[in-house]
Amino acid sequence: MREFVSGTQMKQLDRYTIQEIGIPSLVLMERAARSVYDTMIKERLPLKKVLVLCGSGNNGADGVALARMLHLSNISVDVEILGNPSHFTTEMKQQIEIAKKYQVAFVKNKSLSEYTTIVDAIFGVGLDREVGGGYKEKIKEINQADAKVVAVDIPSGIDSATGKVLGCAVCADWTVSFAYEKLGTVFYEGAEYAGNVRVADIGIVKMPEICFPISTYTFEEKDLKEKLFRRESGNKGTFGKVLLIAGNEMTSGAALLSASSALHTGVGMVKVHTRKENRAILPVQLPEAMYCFYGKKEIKSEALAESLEWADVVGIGPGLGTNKQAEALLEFVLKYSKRPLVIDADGLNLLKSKLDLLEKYEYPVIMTPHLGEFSRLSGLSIKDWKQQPIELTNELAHRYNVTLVCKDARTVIADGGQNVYVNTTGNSGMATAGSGDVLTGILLGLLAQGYAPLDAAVMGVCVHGLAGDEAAKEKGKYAMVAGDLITYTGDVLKKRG
Ligand SMILES: NC(=O)C1=CN([C@@H]2O[C@H](COP(=O)(O)OP(=O)(O)OC[C@H]3O[C@@H](n4cnc5c(N)ncnc54)[C@H](O)[C@@H]3O)[C@@H](O)[C@H]2O)[C@@H](O)CC1
Ligand SMILES: [K+]
Repeated sequence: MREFVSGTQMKQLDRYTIQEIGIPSLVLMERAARSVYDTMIKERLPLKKVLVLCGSGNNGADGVALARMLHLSNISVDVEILGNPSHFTTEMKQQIEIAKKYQVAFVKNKSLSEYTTIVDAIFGVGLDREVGGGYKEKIKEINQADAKVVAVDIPSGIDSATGKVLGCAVCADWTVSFAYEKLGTVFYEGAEYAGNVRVADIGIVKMPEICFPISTYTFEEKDLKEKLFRRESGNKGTFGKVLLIAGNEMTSGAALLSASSALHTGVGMVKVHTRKENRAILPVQLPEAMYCFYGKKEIKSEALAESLEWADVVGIGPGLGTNKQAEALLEFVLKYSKRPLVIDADGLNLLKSKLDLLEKYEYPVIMTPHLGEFSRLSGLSIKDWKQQPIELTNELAHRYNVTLVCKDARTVIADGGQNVYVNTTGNSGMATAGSGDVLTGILLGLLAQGYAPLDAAVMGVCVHGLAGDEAAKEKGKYAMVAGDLITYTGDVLKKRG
């Protein structure tokens, strides 16, 4: 698992390392600059003529130290300082003094066309407002230059907690981040601006639990290998029974995708409770599932109660619709189910009037809202979420005592506890109809096989994204459809299981 921090958290760790542990700031800076230098050499960046652009803070000071190292290695390098000298940090003044003694060249406003590599050391985690004026002009120039661009710690202009572009930002080929990758290059747009990200250990202490109320991780492929477990002696009973309440008269596809995806995740049995209109199609398309059909004016409560008793986990929502009948189904489940529950799509849209029942529900719940659904559930705007994705996801999860899978290009998963997860698998090809239905099926499949709700959620979202990545490799991001995610879910589990 990789851990991420915001700029504020990083500053706390810097401060702790310097003040409490006693490693001098300049020592950390020397290591930071060295790690950028090493990356430039290792990645064979074109070092015929390098320009290091520095701001007035310690990101700029890293830049000056780096320029000195390049200069001492006989690489032709110029330094341009953009910041106001009256704002220089102590370290920046020291670095300039040292560099001058080594005859490092300081330049002003030279054309960028003569440089083969440009180093962006303008702003690091100290960026705290929109970029404007001369900085903005210079960043635009960098982005238009032909040179390769290396960002020090984070591309200048990217908000280190949210990935938002503050006015404008440097578009880098490489970003060398110190100690931890910053959330700003995990979330979009920052993820696109950062290019390849390398994290360098510069000796900052790794004890965020001391400093932070929330720690943020990503669950990755190698974690999946460790977590996945399938007992050879198992049978279809032990691999779990899923009851899926999904699909209205015109939306059998959503039920099909979820049910099929649960089966492809290794679950023992799936029963679908759906509308009569789907009788002709669903059993033909998915004979492996069992079915219970209800008519227009009923929910078949007796059969439903039996199925709720039979199942190990229950899913409700995909393609369910939001009419009175769908509402009655959700109400019935919330009142009478005694199993872990996954609520998705229309289930979430109906939830607003059933929050009292949700609060009384005594079993684990996973909810999978996209940002629109999150907004309706929380009363907050999508813009609010984008400003504080980690905190707001965790707060809502805490408020309803559920595991929340908040779906976006970077899905955030939280259960109101100390650890929040940001998913880093997947791609834009997954923004296609039915992709969420597949995720619901995967989550149900994992839950039914006995994984704890938060584990099932982080594993499921990771698997879903990896399946998307395999689909993109084979079919391309334009052509891939939700059904492909099911096929590749099998491949992902086969390779990592
Ligand atoms: N000893 C340390 O504290 C270490 C710091 N390191 C580096 O230091 C960086 C953080 O340094 P700082 O905290 O000095 O911050 P930065 O160097 O990121 O930037 C802060 C400076 O930029 C100004 N500024 C912020 N937003 C602006 C805007 N939109 N327009 C114009 N000016 C703006 C601030 O007023 C301040 O002068 C890290 O990203 C990392 O690169 C590393 O060397 C590791 C050790
Ligand atoms: K930078």
